[in-house]
Amino acid sequence: MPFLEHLEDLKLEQLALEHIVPALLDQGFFYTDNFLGEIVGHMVLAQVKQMHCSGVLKDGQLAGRGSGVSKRHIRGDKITWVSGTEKDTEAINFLLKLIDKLISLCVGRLGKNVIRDRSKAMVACYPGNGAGYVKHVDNPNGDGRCVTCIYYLNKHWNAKEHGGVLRIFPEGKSYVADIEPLFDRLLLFWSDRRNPHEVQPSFSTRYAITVWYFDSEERAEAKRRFRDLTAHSSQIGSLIEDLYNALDK
Ligand SMILES: Cn1c(O)c(C(=O)NCC(=O)O)c(=O)c2ccccc21
Ligand SMILES: [Mn+2]
Repeated sequence: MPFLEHLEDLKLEQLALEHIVPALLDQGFFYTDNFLGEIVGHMVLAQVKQMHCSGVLKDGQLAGRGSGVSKRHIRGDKITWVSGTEKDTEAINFLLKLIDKLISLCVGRLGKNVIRDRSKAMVACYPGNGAGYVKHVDNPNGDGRCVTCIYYLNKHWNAKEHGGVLRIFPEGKSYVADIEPLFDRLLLFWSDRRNPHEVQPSFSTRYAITVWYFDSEERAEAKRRFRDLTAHSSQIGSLIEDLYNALDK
């Protein structure tokens, strides 16, 4: 293996074992800066901007503003999902592969969690009109998501002026964690109720790429529950149909 690649792998292993694992086990979240470096970071940013300009990002949630009848709806986040194999997403794919490698170096050391696969990547943009994302838990009910991983892409971000801070409220802790969505910053945190979080109102365009890593056991269980639910609801559907038919007689 070429020397530089070997060096990269050593750095990644060090980041995983000496920083990410201890921080996740102790605080429940961890972020690092300069993850890809200026050049590759810019390539990812360029591809995300390209997606934004070409209208690929679809309106996410409606961010209601004000109350009562004059409920003026400001457009909230815009998102799209990429697997990284689409046209003009090579740099995003490189990022995803690197994060996959980083997570695979942590596996076996994250307690009982066995992580084998992940979601597609969610590319998100807050338009900078004051929209944010209300306080929530990513995975409150055991849908299988174990670790949330967010890569931020915002150059010269100044929270005082632009807002857009991610505030995590670590469960059972007396402090909150305010994380600025800075360019080339990678953040990881447990997706479950340990980490309620909010995106504060953003006053400049705010880009991020998120992937969720699944705990294979919890994911399999969640799929089983979903299959039962859909089977059950189809039974209810046919029962209602029988009732209607009986009433029609
Ligand atoms: C756009 N956006 C999000 O930004 C966050 C989120 O927690 N973001 C944290 C952040 O960007 O710092 C989400 O968790 C989320 C979940 C479903 C759909 C869209 C979503
Ligand atoms: Mn979230």
